[in-house]
Parts: sequence; structure tokens; C-alpha cells
Amino acid sequence: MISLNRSSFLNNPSISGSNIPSSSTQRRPAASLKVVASGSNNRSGDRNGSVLIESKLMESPVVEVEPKCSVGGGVQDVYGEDSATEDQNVTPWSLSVASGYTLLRDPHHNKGLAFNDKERDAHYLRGLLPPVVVSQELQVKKMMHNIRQYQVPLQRYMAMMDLQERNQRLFYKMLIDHVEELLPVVYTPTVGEACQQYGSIFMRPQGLYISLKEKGKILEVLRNWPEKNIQVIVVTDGERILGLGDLGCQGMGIPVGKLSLYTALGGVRPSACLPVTIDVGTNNEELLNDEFYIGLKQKRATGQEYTELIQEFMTAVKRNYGEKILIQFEDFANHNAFDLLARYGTTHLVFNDDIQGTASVVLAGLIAALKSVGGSLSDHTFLFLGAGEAGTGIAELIALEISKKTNASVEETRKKIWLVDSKGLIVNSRKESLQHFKKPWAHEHEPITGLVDAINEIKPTVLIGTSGKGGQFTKEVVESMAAINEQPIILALSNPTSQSECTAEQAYTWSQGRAIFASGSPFGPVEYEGKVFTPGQANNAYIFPGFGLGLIMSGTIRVHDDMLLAASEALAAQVTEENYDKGLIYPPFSNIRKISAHIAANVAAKAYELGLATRLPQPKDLVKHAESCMYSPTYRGYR
Ligand SMILES: NC(=O)C1=CN([C@@H]2O[C@H](COP(=O)(O)OP(=O)(O)OC[C@H]3O[C@@H](n4cnc5c(N)ncnc54)[C@H](OP(=O)(O)O)[C@@H]3O)[C@@H](O)[C@H]2O)C=CC1
Ligand SMILES: CC(=O)C(=O)O
Ligand SMILES: [Mg+2]
Repeated sequence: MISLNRSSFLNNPSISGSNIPSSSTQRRPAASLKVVASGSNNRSGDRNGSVLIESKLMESPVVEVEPKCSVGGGVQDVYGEDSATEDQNVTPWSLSVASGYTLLRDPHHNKGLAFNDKERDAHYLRGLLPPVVVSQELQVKKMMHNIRQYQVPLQRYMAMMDLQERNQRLFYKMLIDHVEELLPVVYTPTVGEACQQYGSIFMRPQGLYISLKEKGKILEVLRNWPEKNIQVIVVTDGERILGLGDLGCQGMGIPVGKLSLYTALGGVRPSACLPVTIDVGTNNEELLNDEFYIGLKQKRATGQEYTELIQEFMTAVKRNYGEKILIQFEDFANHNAFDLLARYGTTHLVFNDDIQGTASVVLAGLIAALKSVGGSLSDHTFLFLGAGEAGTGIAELIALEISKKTNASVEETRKKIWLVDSKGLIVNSRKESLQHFKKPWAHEHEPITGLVDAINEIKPTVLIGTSGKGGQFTKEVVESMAAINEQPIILALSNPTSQSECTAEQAYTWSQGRAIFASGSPFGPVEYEGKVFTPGQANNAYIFPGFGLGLIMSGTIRVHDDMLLAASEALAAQVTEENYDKGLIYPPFSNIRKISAHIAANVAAKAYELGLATRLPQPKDLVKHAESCMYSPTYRGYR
């Protein structure tokens, strides 16, 4: 069997065989020449791109190519490179003697040593693998052993990315089976470091890059992606990557990481996920001066140029994938994020993870925390450090929830929520100069600049850090919270770990073990005066995978705030007595698939109730339906 691998045919419009170079005329058995191609030549809708082209070749009994002249040593080679003169371009053929070789290099189908003997015979793998046949479970065990040998987190990240590129099912099986251990590797905090180092660690491109160079051609670019049935896109423009600022094109690590969670945590199949980075330049001088930087070396495009590129992208996405494609905006800077959400919220199925996903996860944690601290949400007073996407997004959802529960207007319920930005407490006297998303939070009060002063004045029961600046919850801050609350709720949401407003140890120690604490990036258990405290992780990763699954499985066409509330309720309901006893306000990630199914079911139920779901009839048991929709990474047997 002869197999020409997929790279061979990229950009080669003549695929019928007449253009295939060879050193000699070749006769082949009609059923044995397999050509695998992808990219712009294949519009068949087949995922691996082979079927259409293969069948075309099958129609032609013989592939005949005349040898031409040879250059560079006179060796006639099957790839045709030597038969071209030096000034002629060559097609990057890759020819191998067994289809099995291609199979082993196809991450979607590769099973490595888990191919059984029958499959090895049927798929021309004999001799390409050592003789042992192992189970997927043993492969997971071995890979976990290997990963644990790396002491440096970035090496673990690279090993996982390498696995994802080699054997997708094994990657997801590992991630699902060892989610608590591997989440910090493929996601925060390590993904932050990976983005910072992306230029140096970059080996193979992941995801789709759409830069200003692609203006006018975005639809074509989308069609270059080998998968056709995309259901969810996570897109960033790299301007606010975690709390690390503008990382430009290197932000690609974020959509890639988020989408691997869509699959592992939410069960959306990997081939339906498309990571996208929009590259409009970067204002990060270090990157602009870095010879290894992979993005456009220019200052960020703004204004009309930026808006037009995004508009073209949004139009192309809907045209290519239809009305029900979910577009998740991720890590845009706030001066674009709110506008994009408002602009496309009525025309597309869009969701901003930083504004909406974070709001939903925090509200869930607060609802759960009420079990320990007592009272209802409306009895509490909230103070935020950071008034951007995450801060105002959370604040708005809390206000909405209280409004729904108390029948008070949102304008009224906002009054117990206070925000501090880099200039101090947001108060009426600053209103004129505030960005639009901060204005609703400008309450009547004297200006206050220091956080401790704000705490002593406002007397919050809940303190939430969304500043993107590490170490802002100082000893004095935590002690002030502990002085006015028996059980202060302290959430340090900023990512990655280096940007966390305080550590778990600091929160527990400085509050003498009384704080209810959770953080955006994970911290290990802390022992304080003989008691072990397990901090929870308040991260939107709890929400977006299940939320997205709920939208997809119900064919929902628009996101509604009530769906965010539904997701919060579902998540809060998953916190058990055992979790509460440990001081947790979130269930452990080890149960995340079950949690995601409940979130998906609640979100879908709300979508049906609001008339926004299009998959009819509504399944009777939405939780079971969600579970049955989930992708399983277990290997499939091959005929
Ligand atoms: N745990 C989770 O699930 C999530 C965590 N995050 C994290 O939250 C952080 C913020 O994200 P996001 O809201 O999108 O970012 P934004 O840039 O939109 O907002 C940051 C806010 O913090 C304020 N700020 C910055 N420095 C200080 C300071 N020293 N004191 C007081 N306020 C300050 C800014 O003030 P000003 O407006 O004056 O500049 C701004 O209001 C990031 O680290 C991100 O990783 C985000 C989403 C989800
Ligand atoms: C978690 C997340 O989305 C962020 O830190 O931006
Ligand atoms: Mg984010």
C-alpha cells in the first residue's frame, strides 16, 4: 500500500494523479493506493480529508508520471524533488510505503502500542511498532509516570502538548482521569508561562491564526482548517492574557487550553473545537524586540482597522458554520471585550468567559458559601479590588440574582456592591471620567484610595480580587476583613498564581483560620494550628465547558443572562456536605464531568424555557441527555 500523506496535497489543485511526480511509471493495484489530503483541496466534509481524494484515485487505474531531468546528484527520487530543476518549485510530497505509517502519525486515530495484532495486520502496522500490545490504561499509567519525572511545570506542559499532537485520545483520557493533577499543567498557572515562552517553545502550530494579513480572506482561512463541523470557537486577540497583559499572538495557548477543557471537562468532541487567535499586532515592546516572536511585529491596530477585521471574522464564522456556532471571547482587553459582547450578543451565539463565565462561577461559590456563613445574598456587602471584565461582570450577576430573589430593582441591588480600581473606590464624584462599564457602580461616597480604608469604611462581608495584580491582599487587608467578620469570604481570583491577590496560606493564617477562601489558580491544602484547610478554585473552568455543552446540545441561538444564573445554581447544588466540612465552596474537579452535565442540563432547560433552543423536542431527562452527548476518549476498535 502506498500512502501520500496529507501535507502532500496542500495547495495543489491537481489531485487526480496526473501531477504526481515519480521516477518511473508506476502500476498499482486499484485498491491499494491511498492518498490522504487536507486543506483547501478537500471540501468533502470528511474529517481526515482522505475519502474524496482516495475515491478519485481509485477511479483511475494507473498513476503514470514521466521522469524528468534530475539535479543535485542525479539520484532519481520518488518525491520528485530531484526531477525538478533548481529554479522550479516542488510539491512537498511525502511518500511512505505503508498506510500504517500515516496512521501512526495521525493524532486523531493513532493508538500507539494499543493497536492489537488484528489491527496491525489490517492497517499495515506490522514492524512499525514493537511487538507488545498494551491497554490504554497502561499507556495512561506510563505517561503519568513520565510526566511526573519533569520537575519544571513548563516541561510537563510541553509533554502534554506533544501527546495531544501524537495521540489525541490518550491525551484526553489522561486529562479526564487525572484532571486535578493535570489541570494546572494544561491550564492556569502553567499555560500562562507557556504563552509567555510561546515563541521559544513553539514546535507545531496549533489552532488558527488570523492576522491583519488575512484581511479580506478570512472565509478562505477558515476553510483551510481541516475540520468542517465546528461547534465552538474560543477566540482571543491576546491583549489581556490572564493577568500577564498583552502577549499578542502568543496568546494562542489560551484558546488551545480552554478548548481542551471543553472536551475533557464538558465532553465536546475535539474535532468540533476551533482555537483562534486574531493577530492585530502587540504593544508589548519585549515581544516586538524578540527575534523569536511568532506574531505580527507591529503596534496593535485599533479603531476602524480593528473593528473591520473582527467584523469580517464574525461574518465569516457564521457563514461557514451557521447560526448555532458558539463563539467564546477570551482574554480580550476590557476596552474591546464589553463592546464586542454588546455588538454581537444580538446577532451571534457569543459568550464572554471573562465577564460572564467568571460571574457565574463566583455567584455559584457565593451561593454555596451562604450555607456556612448564613443569611441570603442580599444580607451581604461586597467589595471588589479590580473593576474590569471580571469585577464588573461578577458584580452585575450578583445584583441580578439579588434582584430576582428580592424583587428589588437592579439599580437598588447594586448599592451593596462596591468596586475599587487602580485609582481607588468608584464613587459618584469620579463618574464623568469612568469607563462605561464602571459607571453603574459609582455610588455616593467620599473618595477613598486605599483598600484597607475602603474595607474599614464599607465593611464588606465578601472581598473579591479581580485586579490582575499579585499580593494586593496584604496582611493588613486580610486582618481588616477578619476583624469585621466571623467568617470573611475572600476570593483571590487573579491568574496565574503569581498574580493572585494573596495565597491560600496567607488568607488562612492572617484570618486565624476563619476565612472562606478560594482562588483563580490552584493552591494546595494548608495546615493552620493543626487543622487542614483545602482551598477551592474559583475559576470559570467550572462553568464554560458545561455551559457550552448546554448551548450546543439544545441548539441554542443566543446567550441570555438567566442561563448564567441557571449555571450558577447547578454548580452550587453540586457542593456536598463533605465538601462544606472541608471549607470548600466548590466541588472537586475530579467530578467535573458530572458537574458539567448538570450545568449543561440547567442551561439547556433555561434555553428551552426562553424559546431560544432549536433542537426539538426537548429531551425528557436533560442530565442523561448531556451525559450521552459527551465525547469519550476510549479507543475505538478498527475494522
Ligand atoms: N478566576 C477566574 O476564573 C478568572 C480570573 N480572571 C483574572 O482576573 C484578573 C483581571 O481580569 P479582568 O477583569 O479581565 O482585567 P481588566 O483589565 O478588565 O480589569 C482589571 C481591573 O483591575 C484594576 N487594577 C489594576 N491594578 C490595580 C491595583 N493595584 N489596585 C486596584 N485595582 C487595580 C484595573 O483598574 P483600572 O481600571 O483603573 O485600570 C481594572 O479595573 C486577571 O488576572 C485574570 O486572570 C479573569 C477572568 C476569570
Ligand atoms: C480564567 C480566565 O479566564 C482568566 O484568568 O482570564
Ligand atoms: Mg480568560
